[in-house]
Amino acid sequence: MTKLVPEADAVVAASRHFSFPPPRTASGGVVESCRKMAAAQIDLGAAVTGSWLDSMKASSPRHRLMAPVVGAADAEHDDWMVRFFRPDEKMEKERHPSALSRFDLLASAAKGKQIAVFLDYDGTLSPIVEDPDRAVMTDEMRDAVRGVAARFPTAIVSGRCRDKVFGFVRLAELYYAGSHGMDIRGPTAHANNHHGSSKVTFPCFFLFPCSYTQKQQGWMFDRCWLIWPQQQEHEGESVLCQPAREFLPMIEEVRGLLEAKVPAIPGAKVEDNKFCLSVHFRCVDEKRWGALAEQVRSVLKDYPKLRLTQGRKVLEIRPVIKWDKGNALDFLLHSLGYADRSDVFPIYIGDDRTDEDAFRVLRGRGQGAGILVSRFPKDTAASFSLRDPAEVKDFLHSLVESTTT
Ligand SMILES: O=P(O)(O)OC[C@H]1O[C@H](O[C@H]2O[C@H](CO)[C@@H](O)[C@H](O)[C@H]2O)[C@H](O)[C@@H](O)[C@@H]1O
Repeated sequence: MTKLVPEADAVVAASRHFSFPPPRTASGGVVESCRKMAAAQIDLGAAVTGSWLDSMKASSPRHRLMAPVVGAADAEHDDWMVRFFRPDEKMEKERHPSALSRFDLLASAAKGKQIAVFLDYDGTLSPIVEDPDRAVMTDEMRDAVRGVAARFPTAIVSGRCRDKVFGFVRLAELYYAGSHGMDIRGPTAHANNHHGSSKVTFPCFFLFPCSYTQKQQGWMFDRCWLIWPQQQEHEGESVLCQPAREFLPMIEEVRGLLEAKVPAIPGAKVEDNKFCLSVHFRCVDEKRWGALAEQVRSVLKDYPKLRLTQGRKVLEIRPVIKWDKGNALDFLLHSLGYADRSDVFPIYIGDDRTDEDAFRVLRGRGQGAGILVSRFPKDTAASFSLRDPAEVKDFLHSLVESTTT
C-alpha cells in the first residue's frame, strides 16, 4: 500500500502559461530561442561546494518533522498567511493568503484576463509518498485538472521525466514540461479545449488541418507541431524544447555509476528523469545521509558539467545549463504568444524549491499569481498559499466555477 509521508519538508511553487502554437521569431523560431536561452545561461558555479550533509539536513528541518500538535502548526500557518494582512490594503500587503479563502482577491486580479495554469506534480497534484513510483494522482484530481484544461491552456511542470509524469496524469490535452523544464512538449489532443487564444504564427514542418473556429470568427489551425529532427524522440512525437539534449549521454553514464554505488546505502534510490537524475534519501536512515552524499560526490567530481540541487529528501543532478522551471515558464509564455501581452494571468501552483524559479518569473513579469503548496511557513516568492493537494483540487474547481458562465 502507498504510504503517505506525514511530514512536510522544504517546498515552494510556481506557475506557467502557454498559448499554442509558438510565435514566429526572427532568430529562427522558438526552438532556436530555447537553445540560445540555455546556452546564454551556463551556470558554472552552481555545483554544491559546501557541506552536502548540512544542506540535506537544512532541507529537512526537524520542526517540520516533529510539529507536536496539529493546532500549533495551523496557528503558525495562519500567522504566515495574515501577518501583514490589512483588509483595506492591496494583495501584495497580505503575506501569503490562502488562494481558497481569498479566492476573491485572485479572481478580481484575473478578471478580464487570459488565464493560463501551470501545475507542479509531486506534492501539488499528488501527496508526497515514500515510493516515488507510487505517487499516483486520484481520479478526482484528474477531473479537476481536466476541467481547468478545458478552459485555459494548462501545463504540468515537473522534475520528473516527461513520460513518467504523463503516465501519472494521463491527460493528452495538457502541455508537459518534464525534467525540470528541460523537456517540453505540447498537447497531443484537444479534448473540449476552448482557450480561444491559439493562433498559428510559427513556421512548422507539420500543420494539422485547419478548421473554422466560431469563437475566433475565422479560420484557425487546430494544432501545429514543430518537429525538430535532431530532438525528435520517435516517429510522430513533437518536441518543443529540449535545451539539454547534448547532456543525455553524460546523464546516462552517471546514472549507471550511481546505480552501481547507491544501493550500498539501504533505502537510497536512483530515479532516471531523462535530462536529470534524482537520488532519493527519504527512506535512508539519517545516520547514513553523509555516506550517501559522499557516494554521490565521488561520482560527480568527475563531471564538472553536472550540478547538484535539492528537493524534498532528494538530491537532483542536472546539467550546468541555467535552465529551470522559470525558464520553462518563460518559454511557454512565448510559445503561447502571451509574452508581450498585459492581459494575461498565469497561475503557477507548486510546492518545491524548484518551483520558486517560476514564482520569481511571475514576480518579475508583475503578472499572475504564484501559489505555494505548504502546510508550514516558508520563504517564498509565491503570492498565495494552499496547504495540500486536497486544497489544490478545491482551488482548481473554484477556478472553473468562477469562469463558467
Ligand atoms: O517537480 P516535481 O513534480 O515536484 O518533482 C520533484 C521530484 O518529485 C519526486 O520526488 C518527490 O516525491 C516523491 C513521491 O511523493 C517522494 O518520495 C520524494 O521524497 C520527493 O522528493 C520525484 O520522485 C523526483 O524525481 C522529482 O525530482
